[in-house]
Amino acid sequence: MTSGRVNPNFRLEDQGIAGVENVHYNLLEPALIENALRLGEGALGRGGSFMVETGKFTGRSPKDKHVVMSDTTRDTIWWDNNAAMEPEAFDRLYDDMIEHMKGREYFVQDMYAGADPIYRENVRLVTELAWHGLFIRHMFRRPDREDLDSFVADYTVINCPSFKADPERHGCRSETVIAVNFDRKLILVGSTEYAGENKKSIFSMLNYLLPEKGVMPMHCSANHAVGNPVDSAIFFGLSGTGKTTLSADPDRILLGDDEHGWSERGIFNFEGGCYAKTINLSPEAEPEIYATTSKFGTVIENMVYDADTRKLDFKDDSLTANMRCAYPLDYISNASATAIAGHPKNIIMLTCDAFGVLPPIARLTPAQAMYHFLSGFTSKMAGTERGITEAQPTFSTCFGAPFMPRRPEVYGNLLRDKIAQHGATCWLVNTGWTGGAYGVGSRMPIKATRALLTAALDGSLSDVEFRKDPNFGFEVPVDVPGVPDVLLDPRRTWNDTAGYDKQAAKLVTMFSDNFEQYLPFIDEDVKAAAIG
Ligand SMILES: Nc1ncnc2c1ncn2[C@@H]1O[C@H](COP(=O)(O)OP(=O)(O)O)[C@@H](O)[C@H]1O
Ligand SMILES: C=C(OP(=O)(O)O)C(=O)O
Ligand SMILES: [Mn+2]
Repeated sequence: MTSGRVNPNFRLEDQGIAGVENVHYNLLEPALIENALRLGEGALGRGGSFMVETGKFTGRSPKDKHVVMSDTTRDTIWWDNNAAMEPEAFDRLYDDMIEHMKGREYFVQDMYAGADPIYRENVRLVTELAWHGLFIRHMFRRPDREDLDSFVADYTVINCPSFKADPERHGCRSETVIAVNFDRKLILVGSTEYAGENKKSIFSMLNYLLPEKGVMPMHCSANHAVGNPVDSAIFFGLSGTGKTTLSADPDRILLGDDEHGWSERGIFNFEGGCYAKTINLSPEAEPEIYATTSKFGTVIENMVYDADTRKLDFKDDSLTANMRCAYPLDYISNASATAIAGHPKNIIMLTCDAFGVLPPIARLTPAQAMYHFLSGFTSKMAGTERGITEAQPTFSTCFGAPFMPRRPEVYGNLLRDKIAQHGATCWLVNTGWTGGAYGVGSRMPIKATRALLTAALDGSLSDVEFRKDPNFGFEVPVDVPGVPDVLLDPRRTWNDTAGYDKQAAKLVTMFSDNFEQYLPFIDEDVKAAAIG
């Protein structure tokens, strides 16, 4: 039996996926929720939100992600960072997954990935869970209903949590698998219910395809000035550094919270919704995001709630620290309808420094920006990846290594050229620790980070006095209205200044050791910006 709205010429059968018992095409939110309730996938929450638990997997499984190695990808994929899978193993995985799907029920959503019609890809997501369908409708961009009648997918994702991979037969690492095949234009996901794999697998696909079209794909959030889409800003950052939180700024228009492209036309969101962390989410610090947790259809993942009142407990991280909510962009009152804006005037690189060494904001020269982009220093935050239980310092190149199929310099060179061409001002912002390292100091107050960003984005920060940081050579403001002076100088925030100097020296060494791998590929000015 089929239900919903489908292009009659592009059913699953037309893609060679036959024998699935019940297929629901492009159901809208109410029907997806009805189905999810019927299948016992979760519970209704306040305001008609939908609350689910994802079981064992509450974050990404980057080690289980594979790319198929073929003549197309052999010389273009960065294999040190992407686990290879043989084409034959992928074919077996596909055949076994299709066999597994026979006689079952699946939900299909046909969506666009990319707000710019020139660069978007048509993606079909086939999911076993009705609530994954709901998530996908929030996260990607929805074609008009009548356009579904002619929709043909460029790429197809099949997400089947009940399918367990066999490492021997399928050439993967465990029962859990995320396998990307650029020749067959297929992505297969098995044995994880974490919804984020759906969106990040499409992101990885775009990160491979777009550089060939001259578009820089970026792990960043974005917003622009009210009434002035030409004055846009992007915020690079690995998971947990503040992309979602800081881009939702009451005084600016939100483009998106996670994935954007930068073409010759400007920037555009890949997605149509946001996926925010809800741990300690407060109506005071993040009113707009908080409000989405009681709106119709918002997907609430892995949160503890009162069975009677359905009140969410934002403090209870007993299921995971990576608890989340997913909602469409228009649930944020000042979101852009087009999700397109001009070339970024400001580029912010968010880092969550668990050592408490980096200042809350620093201005970077273009060469320093390249240096920090390739380095991607930050911390992996608790719960965001399997096995990460506390903040763990890491160098994640391009502020998103797990999603980068190509070599870092491919993205680095695109960014360098675009900065040179459009003259963006670059900033490094530490949203991590202040007053000591993780375990001693505290997380940077959001209020201070927001005040600094406001000053950077409205241009007023350009007028203040700057000092040169002795460890990293970038410029740090000395006095910013609304921010305690002491916070601007991390050395002064530590009780033990000798301890600070020692930790700073250690971090400088970590940076230069890590950067050695890039020295053969980079320009002289970036080499000069490199420390050591
Ligand atoms: N100074 C700060 N800046 C940004 N986020 C902060 C700060 N201090 C604490 N946080 C918290 O850190 C988390 C940032 O997560 P999020 O914005 O979802 O990151 P990302 O989107 O980059 O994965 C949120 O839970 C936020 O409340
Ligand atoms: C969805 C994710 O993105 P982020 O944490 O950057 O919001 C993720 O890393 O799983
Ligand atoms: Mn985010």
